[in-house]
Amino acid sequence: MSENIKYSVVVSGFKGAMGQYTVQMVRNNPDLELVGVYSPHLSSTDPTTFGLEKNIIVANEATQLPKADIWIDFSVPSSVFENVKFAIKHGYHPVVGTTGLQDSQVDKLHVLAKEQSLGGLIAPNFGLSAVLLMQFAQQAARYFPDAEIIEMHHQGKKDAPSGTAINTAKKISKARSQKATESMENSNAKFARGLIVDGVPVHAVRLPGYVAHEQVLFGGEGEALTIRQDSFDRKSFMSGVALACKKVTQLSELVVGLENILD
Ligand SMILES: NC(=O)C1=CN([C@@H]2O[C@H](COP(=O)(O)OP(=O)(O)OC[C@H]3O[C@@H](n4cnc5c(N)ncnc54)[C@H](OP(=O)(O)O)[C@@H]3O)[C@@H](O)[C@H]2O)C=CC1
Ligand SMILES: O=C(O)C1=N[C@H](C(=O)O)C[C@H](O)C1
Repeated sequence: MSENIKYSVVVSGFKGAMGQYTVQMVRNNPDLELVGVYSPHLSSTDPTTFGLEKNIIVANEATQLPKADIWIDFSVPSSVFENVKFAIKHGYHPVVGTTGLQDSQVDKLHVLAKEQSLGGLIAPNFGLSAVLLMQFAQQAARYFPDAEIIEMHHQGKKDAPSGTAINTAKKISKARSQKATESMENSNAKFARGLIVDGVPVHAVRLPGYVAHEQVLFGGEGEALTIRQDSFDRKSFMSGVALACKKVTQLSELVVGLENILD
């Protein structure tokens, strides 16, 4: 990135677990400038209340945010679609980590961004270990059609299963050349066998002490393969978010998955 170009950034969901890390990352990144933060349920919009400089706009309505190059979203699954729609319509390049977008919603956002030739990124996971896990799982699924996913997260996680697990299941389903041995659609033990996502059982664990972890188990004739990734700290997501901020302004459409912008 050129020394003189600084991208202005707003952070949506700034008070949350990921929002707080993101605000710090942006403030410490010489290529980025934090100009605004957004969260709808605020008792104060005084930036000093949140340890922010006085020139940073704290908004409890998106329309109060200043214009900026980039909109980073770590909000909640129920709001992410409206937030990203707002961002694209107002010319912010979206960098979206929030889970919960339906495929049809992603398609709508893609069309909206394309109409404006606006680049953006939606990443189910900004951690390199998770991105690699998904790629390795896709590779393994060609030879091991029988797979199950166990995702493990902190107790504060609002959604289940995780966005990463859903994405992994979709990739496995697409990559496997044979059907799984057990037809999941006919499973009687519905709940104990997990949520079936594209024919792949996904099990969600919520425990104190955990941050974000995923394991994919493949079983074959007399052998098994396990692929696992662990995010022990939310710092693990920040280099991916920083990279996305650097790349989205050079894109002319909305892409899904960090792997699409990795060098
Ligand atoms: N892609 C990735 O790599 C990662 C993605 N995630 C995802 O990011 C999202 C956020 O995670 P996390 O930070 O742990 O969650 P938190 O619940 O800690 O934070 C969410 C924040 O969003 C705020 N919020 C509520 N409504 C809105 C809205 N309409 N617009 C903007 N902000 C809003 C909440 O405020 P209030 O509480 O006042 O309502 C809260 O402060 C989740 O979907 C999670 O799965 C998490 C980690 C990594
Ligand atoms: O809520 C989280 O913490 C995480 N959410 C994302 C997901 O649902 O996949 C990414 C990561 O697993 C952490």
